[in-house]
Amino acid sequence: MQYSGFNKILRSVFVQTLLNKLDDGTFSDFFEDWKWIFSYSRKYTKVIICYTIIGIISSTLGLVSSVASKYMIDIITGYQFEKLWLVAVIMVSSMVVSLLFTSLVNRYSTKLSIYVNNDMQADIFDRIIDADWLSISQFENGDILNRFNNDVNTVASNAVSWLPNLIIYVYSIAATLAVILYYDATMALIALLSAPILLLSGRYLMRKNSEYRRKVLEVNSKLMNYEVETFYNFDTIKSFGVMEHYSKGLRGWQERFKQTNLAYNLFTIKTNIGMSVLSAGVSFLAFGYCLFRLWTGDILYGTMTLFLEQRSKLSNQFSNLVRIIPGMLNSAVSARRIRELVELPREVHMPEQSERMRQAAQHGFTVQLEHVNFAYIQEHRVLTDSNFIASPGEIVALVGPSGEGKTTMLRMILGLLHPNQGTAQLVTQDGETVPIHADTRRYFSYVPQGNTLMSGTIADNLRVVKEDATEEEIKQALETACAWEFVQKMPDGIHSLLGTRGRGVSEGQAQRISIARAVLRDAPILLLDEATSALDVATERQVLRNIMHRHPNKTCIVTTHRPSVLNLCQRIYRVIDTKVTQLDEQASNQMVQDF
Ligand SMILES: Nc1ncnc2c1ncn2[C@@H]1O[C@H](COP(=O)(O)OP(=O)(O)OP(=O)(O)O)[C@@H](O)[C@H]1O
Repeated sequence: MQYSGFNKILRSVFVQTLLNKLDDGTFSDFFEDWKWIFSYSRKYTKVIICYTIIGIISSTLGLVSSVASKYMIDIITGYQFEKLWLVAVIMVSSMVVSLLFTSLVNRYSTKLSIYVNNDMQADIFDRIIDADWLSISQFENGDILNRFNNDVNTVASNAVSWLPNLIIYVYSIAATLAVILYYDATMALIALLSAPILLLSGRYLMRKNSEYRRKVLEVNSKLMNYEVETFYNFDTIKSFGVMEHYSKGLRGWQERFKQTNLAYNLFTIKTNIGMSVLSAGVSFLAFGYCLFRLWTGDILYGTMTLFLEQRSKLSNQFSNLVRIIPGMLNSAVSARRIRELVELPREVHMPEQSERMRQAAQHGFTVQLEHVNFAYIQEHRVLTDSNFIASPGEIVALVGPSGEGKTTMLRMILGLLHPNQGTAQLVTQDGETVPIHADTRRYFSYVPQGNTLMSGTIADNLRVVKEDATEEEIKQALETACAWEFVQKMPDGIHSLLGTRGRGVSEGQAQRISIARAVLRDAPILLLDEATSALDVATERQVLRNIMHRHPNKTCIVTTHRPSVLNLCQRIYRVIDTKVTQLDEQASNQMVQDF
């Protein structure tokens, strides 16, 4: 009894060790990735089944045609002409139908991969846009672009066709083997000789392939990011005259890309050579065996032709099977890279509060931060025990040296970042408090630092925040932002075309169009992050006065390095040494003088 218990434990330990040895995570990771891919292709199940059936029929017809040709040879060599026509008709018609079906499979797989590509991209796009700000900002733009395009393309081109192809190839191999087995069991055994070697080397090859592929994609992402950044900063590069530096940089990345790609290519070549040698060895053995059987008179010419044809077919089907394996592995690597984006934490939505909040929005909101601590990176505090309040009808300023945390405060007010400790909330006129989150962002208009215009007309740029805005509404917003004067002088007025990042207007004009866009949104809270830095003092003050005069309920929060705005503000907060301190009147006046 005791012995049997011990034996059981020993056996289970042994089985577990064996399983661990067999799978170091390579297979389970692979299955996880493919499970994810199937979640996309699932809705095309019917088409996939149809595709598989067509493939199987086409392969069967190919086989029928081969068997028919065996009989044809036997008939001719045996001079039995009476069945010749029947066999010829079977042979030709099965070949034609098989060709037709192969073309159908090709058409289907292309269509499906486009559907899946579009589906996946649209879904990933929505996920990226809804991802938690801090998490997604860890990824470089070029890397996101590479995953979004190349990786999705790799997955989509295999997602739908892989399983049917696998079924079709395995079926074809099994059917071919069955035909061979029917005529000669030893021949079938010879054809199967390479299988154990392939199975044994499978895990190693899978892991290596995934490693190489991942490296290639990572370097490709870096290269892409370099290109994106270079084109984005075209003006800076040109004005510093550092084209050569960037040109050299590009070549450096290309060199790394070349090396990783070539290393991968070498691995692929070695694997192919190994497979081909194995397949050639089996082929020679089969050929020798056929000749021997023919010589001993056990088989006729027709059977020998059938064997040799099936052997070469088997080897083709085997290489087809082997060829879909890298595609399948590469898809798993790409799927993992896409999942890293898709599975990023998403923003927190609280839609149930929407209606109540919409009603409260008419009276404006107070923005309130209490005892807030925040760090982007642990142990590297940006805000400590910070308090802040801004109410409807007020302009409140955040000032302080560069890099002390003003933009971080705005990100927290917008709900892009969340306090590690403390609270960030909106307070309604009735005193109800609502924690700031992704959905409260609809009550904000934000003008970030830098040029945020996009290519399109001025009207297009404004309508980003209000699709159905009339020309009159656009004009009013431009007037409030002191932009109408120059826009109306442009040849096409609000329909004037701007290039990428607002090319075609000056920095100050671009800032005013951005402010007009924020005004058009007509949200109860307006955040201006150095948004008037390129304006002259008179225009800057006029813009702020217009906003507060035309929208008296607005809560306006500005960050600034300039004194001109400060004496329009009801309150000034200084951000310094991770602390946010409200300045009293004397300190505020002193600050205006010190600027
Ligand atoms: N995405 C980020 N990840 C990590 N650290 C960040 C990130 N953004 C900002 N920081 C750090 O947070 C600190 C505050 O940055 P923030 O942009 O809020 O400063 P700021 O006061 O707005 O500066 P400026 O006046 O120059 O715009 C800086 O030390 C900066 O390095």
